[in-house]
Amino acid sequence: MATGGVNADLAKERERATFDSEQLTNFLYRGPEKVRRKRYLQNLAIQDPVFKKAPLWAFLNREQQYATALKKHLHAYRRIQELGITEPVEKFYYREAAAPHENSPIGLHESMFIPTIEKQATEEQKRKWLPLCHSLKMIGTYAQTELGHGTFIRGLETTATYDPVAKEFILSTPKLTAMKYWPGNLGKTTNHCLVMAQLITKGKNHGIHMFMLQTRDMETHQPLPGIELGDIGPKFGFFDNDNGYMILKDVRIPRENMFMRYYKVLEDGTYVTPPGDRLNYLSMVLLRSAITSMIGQHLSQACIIAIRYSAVRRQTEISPGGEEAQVLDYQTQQYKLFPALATSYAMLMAGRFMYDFYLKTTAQIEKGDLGTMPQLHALSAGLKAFSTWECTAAIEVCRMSCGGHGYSHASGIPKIYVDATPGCTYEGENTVMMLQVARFLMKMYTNLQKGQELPSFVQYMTKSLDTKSCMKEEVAPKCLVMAYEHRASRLIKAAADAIQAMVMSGSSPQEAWNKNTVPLTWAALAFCHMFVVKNFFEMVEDAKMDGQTKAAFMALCKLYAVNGVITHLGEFIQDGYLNNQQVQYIQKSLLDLLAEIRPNAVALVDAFDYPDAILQSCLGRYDGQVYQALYDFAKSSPLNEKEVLDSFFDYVKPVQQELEAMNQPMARL
Ligand SMILES: CCCCCCCC/C=C\CCCCCCCC(=O)SCCNC(=O)CCNC(=O)[C@H](O)C(C)(C)COP(=O)(O)OP(=O)(O)OC[C@H]1O[C@@H](n2cnc3c(N)ncnc32)[C@H](O)[C@@H]1OP(=O)(O)O
Ligand SMILES: Cc1cc2nc3c(=O)[nH]c(=O)nc-3n(C[C@H](O)[C@H](O)[C@H](O)COP(=O)(O)OP(=O)(O)OC[C@H]3O[C@@H](n4cnc5c(N)ncnc54)[C@H](O)[C@@H]3O)c2cc1C
Repeated sequence: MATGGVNADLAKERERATFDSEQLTNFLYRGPEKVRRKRYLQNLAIQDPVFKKAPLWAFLNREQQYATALKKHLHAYRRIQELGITEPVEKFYYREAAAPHENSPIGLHESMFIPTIEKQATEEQKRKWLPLCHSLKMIGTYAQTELGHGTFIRGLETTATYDPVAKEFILSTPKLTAMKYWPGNLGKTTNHCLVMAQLITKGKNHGIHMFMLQTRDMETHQPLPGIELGDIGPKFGFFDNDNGYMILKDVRIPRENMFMRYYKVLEDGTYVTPPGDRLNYLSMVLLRSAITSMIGQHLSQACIIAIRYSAVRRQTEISPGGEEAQVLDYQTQQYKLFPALATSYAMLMAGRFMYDFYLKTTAQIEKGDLGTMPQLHALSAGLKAFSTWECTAAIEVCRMSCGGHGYSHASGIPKIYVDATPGCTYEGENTVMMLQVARFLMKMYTNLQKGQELPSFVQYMTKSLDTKSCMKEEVAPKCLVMAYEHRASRLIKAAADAIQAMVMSGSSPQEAWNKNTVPLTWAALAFCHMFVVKNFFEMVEDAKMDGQTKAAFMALCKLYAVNGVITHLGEFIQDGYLNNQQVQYIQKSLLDLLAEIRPNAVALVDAFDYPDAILQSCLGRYDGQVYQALYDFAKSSPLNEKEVLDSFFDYVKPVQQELEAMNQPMARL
């Protein structure tokens, strides 16, 4: 254990902050009462001997990692019920502290399987399945992706053919590429799954629908007849999860196992059409809506680690013979870390908006009003893609900003990165999601041309593009937001014009679309970026906090906006919207903001309020005793258990002896 109190540099950082980090913590977690409750729940988990005694994941092999993850998450599941914790966010706090570095092997059971039953099953199905789910008799997952298709859902090859005589569906994966491949926890943990399959009845294919399939015996846990199951092997991250494969050979399930709240097959095989399209895509929309917050949290952890460490780390004397500087004092280090920090706050705010919007919209959908589904789809797909791209890139910047120690698992950042980056792929590959956003935007642009009213968040498209920026030396939030709106509108128009021009000269709409997907993704990205910037400003302006805290928060918000302009400068100046002088104002503002944020950097990461037990990072410790912690980590490496390893005698010695014999003068003759 590291000793010696709080590192002097870190203590000084906390003293010199211009605001009280607790104020920002209260804002982030929606009030002091909720912060107290969060800390209480986290402490309960941290003090629990089952979680405390568990070995550090980095020193375990994959089977041990899986077993540890299972043990911790099942204990947490039981404790959550015993403690009567019912609020999803409170469950999340408890689980996060209980198993901070173990991905849950029952995660999809809780985040997709149960919510899908709740939203897509009939009352009778819910009565039958939900109690079994809550007692973990049924443990399920979401089996959609196949070996041959993940993105193109309509192209999935698993079939569910209705047999009206037996009143059963026959589930089948008729060829190699049809096998389910990737679903989380399908390989070993679960005994049920929700299968997405092409529904065929009366000889007609009605497209993708959902079916409940039992995969394993509920007592022996053996796979059921006709079902071959397994783990897909080690991956880039998520080591402790058994993403699985599944082959189905004419497996029969009762008619009642089709999810029939919206879509129905009657006993005689008649297909009853649903009230709205794409309703069975809603489980994906739920997770997409939650990912922006989740990825913002991943990045916030990486920022805590990198910024605390940069305050403690000293390297290179600035003037000859002088003291070595804290690396956080280098402007270049600030330029790496402060935009990353601003990004994490921006995404937490975007995630807050997104999840609230999801709750509001799905409440309307539940009442049968499907009018806002296209907006929900576009925003959830866009923010999911934009936030995962931005945050994973920033996590990697945080890692490299820690120099060599960032490469060690002792830092905690590599693990954060490998668990965060599949967010760019799962729940809809990011480019594909951006193209869905583009599809929505092109539709809005066409509506605009027809003089129709647009939803509020795209109304800026109605403004003239024939304007110049209002940016002055004092870079004002209003002018920054307008610059983002202008860039998005211009890129949307450019993509739409290019498509229209091709269609006018004889191309089919599909061909014109396919020849413009790159500019379409530029437009979609600019739209999402604008949305995040605008939302960030609005949330900071509305935040109830004291003036100093708000000023510190606003500096971050401005930095996020200013840095985005500089990173994508070409798109902001291409049509002369910003002139040379204005660009210089923005560049100067960037440097001023780095200096303004510098004294508050540590307080801004303290505000995220992650206890050391969750971070599990030698570099990100609250007390800054990083060197002792790194030494302790090295000492605990299993490779150090024996002073001399067996492999020395097995491999080094024999080769040394052979080489020695070969190099004897006699041997060379
Ligand atoms: C606070 C924190 C809490 C955290 C809690 C979390 C717990 C964590 C636990 C663990 C973490 C790890 C978990 C990992 C989990 C991973 C799980 C999976 O990966 S499950 C597989 C996902 N697979 C995809 O997402 C496929 C992507 N593909 C698609 O979605 C579709 O194929 C798509 C959208 C690309 C195309 O769909 P088309 O072919 O049916 O549609 P088109 O022809 O393009 O469009 C037709 C119309 O449908 C609309 N549309 C498409 N999707 C829609 C939707 N979802 N909603 C509404 N409309 C939609 C479109 O906008 C379009 O509308 P118009 O015709 O233009 O009006
Ligand atoms: C950790 C992890 C967990 C997962 N968990 C689950 C799960 O629980 N359940 C489940 O069902 N699935 C799961 N998946 C699968 C995941 O949802 C898919 O991998 C994802 O949807 C992407 O599909 P794909 O693999 O077919 O990619 P592909 O579509 O093959 O992507 C390959 C490339 O092709 C491009 N591309 C594809 N189509 C288009 C297009 N129309 N236009 C332009 N470019 C295109 C993509 O942009 C990408 O660059 C998981 C995956 C991972 C990595």
